[in-house]
Amino acid sequence: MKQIALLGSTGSIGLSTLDVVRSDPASFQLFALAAHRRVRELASQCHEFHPRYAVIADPSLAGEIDRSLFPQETKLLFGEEGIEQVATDPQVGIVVSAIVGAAGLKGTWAAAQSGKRVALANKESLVVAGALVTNAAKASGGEILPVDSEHSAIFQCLAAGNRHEVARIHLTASGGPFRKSSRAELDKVTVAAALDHPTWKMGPKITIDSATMMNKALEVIEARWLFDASVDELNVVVHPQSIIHSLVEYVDGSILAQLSPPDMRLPIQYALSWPQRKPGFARKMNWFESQTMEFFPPDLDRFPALKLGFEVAAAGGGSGAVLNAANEVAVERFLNNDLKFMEIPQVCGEVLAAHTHSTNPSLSELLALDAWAREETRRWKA
Ligand SMILES: NC(=O)C1=CN([C@@H]2O[C@H](COP(=O)(O)OP(=O)(O)OC[C@H]3O[C@@H](n4cnc5c(N)ncnc54)[C@H](OP(=O)(O)O)[C@@H]3O)[C@@H](O)[C@H]2O)C=CC1
Ligand SMILES: CC(=O)[C@@H](O)[C@H](O)COP(=O)(O)O
Ligand SMILES: [Mn+2]
Repeated sequence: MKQIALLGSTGSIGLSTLDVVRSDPASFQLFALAAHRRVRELASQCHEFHPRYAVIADPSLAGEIDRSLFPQETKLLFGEEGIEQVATDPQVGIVVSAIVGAAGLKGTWAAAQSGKRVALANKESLVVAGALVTNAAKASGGEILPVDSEHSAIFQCLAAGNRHEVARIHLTASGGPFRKSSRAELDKVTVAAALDHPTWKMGPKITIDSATMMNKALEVIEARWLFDASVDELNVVVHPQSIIHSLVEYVDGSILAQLSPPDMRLPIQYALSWPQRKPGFARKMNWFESQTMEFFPPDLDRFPALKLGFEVAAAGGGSGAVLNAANEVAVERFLNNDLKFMEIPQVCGEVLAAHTHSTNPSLSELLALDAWAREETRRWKA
């Protein structure tokens, strides 16, 4: 029986993870659930799964929680300390890192340092601190298994060959809701249109990232760290159907791909069960239906965010922390109608260009860069 700490249980990945656990109670048990502010949802999850701990990450709620909402056997913890406590508890085998944004880094970091299996959805952890997190996992005997659909696909395709025989890793991108929009149309994009992803139902931040293709930029950086890949090995191909989740091309020209209908329960289940495969309950391909799969090169002029991803993957240092922080604030400002859609990559590019490069930054230096980039982005055109 695997004991799981699920960080971000009330989000889109969190709910899909609960589905996976629900489907196989003989294999998985929830030791801890953690959310930010959605206390009623968290409490109702506790009544179903009876975890030992529930963490409310926003410490300001500690004084005002109605304890009776939660089952008696569940102990309440608060703040980052609570997240760190459950992520490092000796009884926990797997930490599902599914908090959104750089706020997820503390939990990933704690789990990686204490030798856990980290089922990683929170790509921002690697964008901000990829070198530190991957080295911490190596040093502690832990493992980082990708949940992100593209990286799960790559992980599965890499298992079929030798790493040194890989020529290129191709990450697929849906292209988002504005794949066919002109530059003039992109300037007028509304929040509602940007939140309408063509193939995936996800939380708001990653949905906006998909629309700007910043999501693919973050995923290029994530792949750089997860697979120890050079930037030259990484490529992005637009595949609007989101059936092929990524491809690995070997030196002989053979290309392996992982296919499945878009449903995050599959890569989550795989990260929890690996190296085994369990009977799946996510949606399956219907081979009796005609279907088309298309591929296009990405347009870096209309989606300049993607270019930033390749630049940051090549530059390393603190550039990932800066890009990520600028993007988080820019997305929040866009969602509040305080920035235009195309100003998201613009401000990210400007803040990135203004930062001072650092080699091998420590965690506290990365957090300082994160804070600096947030402030710069808040002040931009404010
Ligand atoms: N959704 C998807 O299909 C995919 C998501 N990912 C990645 O997974 C991560 C989660 O995405 P998604 O599930 O869509 O996001 P959601 O917005 O749906 O959920 C976010 C979760 O994080 C919690 N949270 C938010 N802020 C904080 C904070 N400051 N401290 C602690 N917890 C916090 C939320 O709690 P509360 O509800 O209380 O606010 C919620 O549980 C992201 O990094 C995303 O890039 C990767 C691939 C696919
Ligand atoms: C489900 C998942 O992994 C997302 O990261 C997804 O890939 C987003 O779609 P885009 O390809 O549009 O960024
Ligand atoms: Mn993805």
